[in-house]
Amino acid sequence: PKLAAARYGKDNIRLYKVEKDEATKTHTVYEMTVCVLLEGDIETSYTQADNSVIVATDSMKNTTYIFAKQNPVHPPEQFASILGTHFIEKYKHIHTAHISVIQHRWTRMTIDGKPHPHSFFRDGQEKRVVQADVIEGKGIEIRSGISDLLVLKSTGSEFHHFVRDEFTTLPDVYDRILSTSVDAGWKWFTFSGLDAVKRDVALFDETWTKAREITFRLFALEESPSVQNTMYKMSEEILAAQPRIQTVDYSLPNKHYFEIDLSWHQGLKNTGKDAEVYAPQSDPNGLIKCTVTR
Ligand SMILES: O=c1[nH]c(=O)c2nn[nH]c2[nH]1
Repeated sequence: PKLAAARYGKDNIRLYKVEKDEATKTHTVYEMTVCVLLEGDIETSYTQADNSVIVATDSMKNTTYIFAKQNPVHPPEQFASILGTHFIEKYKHIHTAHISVIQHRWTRMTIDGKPHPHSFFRDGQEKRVVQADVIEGKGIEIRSGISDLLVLKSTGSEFHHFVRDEFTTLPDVYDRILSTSVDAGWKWFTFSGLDAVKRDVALFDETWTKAREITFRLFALEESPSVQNTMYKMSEEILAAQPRIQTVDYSLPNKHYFEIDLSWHQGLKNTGKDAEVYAPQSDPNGLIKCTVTR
């Protein structure tokens, strides 16, 4: 037998960082979960119990905190690139660093109509996610994204004229609830290295904001004929908004809400156009995926 692939590191490195503006006494906080996975000339640690090639995962955790202290942690694309570049530069036998950053939301409170200098709340489980692969001799491949953004519309969604055969019971519907939890991502053209990422640092927040706005806007405004078509249109708009993006991907669960027929109770109308009370379904769910490229 031989080792076909190997990467190792520390997952679920949770870190928080506060930036204090001395002049305005305003704090900005960031909270994230980092995963570091390294690849390189590490085969003998698996095959020969040769630990001399192992950078301990504990050391990776230490390094992550030190670099968070010594560098900006926002945007996550830049922090992931800084961290990954360190690992392949510091250790000559390490050739690829896979860095994942999941940024959690701390939204500033507004108190008496004013943004509060140091108070925040978790407005949803939505995350901003980044995967940066720093590859020696190649550059930095970055996928930015949004995950766990739960949305629902109470109308403006249809689904009809699909395959109807001896396996089909689903009726055509012209007015349905649409709910999904958005996992969206956009892959950048490869950056030549850390300097290139730093040069373009402003693009990351700008593109995340645009991608999030496009997702909300099309979700709300489209008379959606299917999840498939709406997610494709979102992808097209994100590609059009940022020429530095190579591909866009969406993975959308269709979180179903079933009508409840109450007609057995005194003829109560609660289906079709009279439907108001529904049963939200935790499972099964549709799952619609796409990747769109130039
Ligand atoms: O938008 C939808 N796409 C589908 O493929 C599907 N299948 N059942 N319901 C569906 N809704």
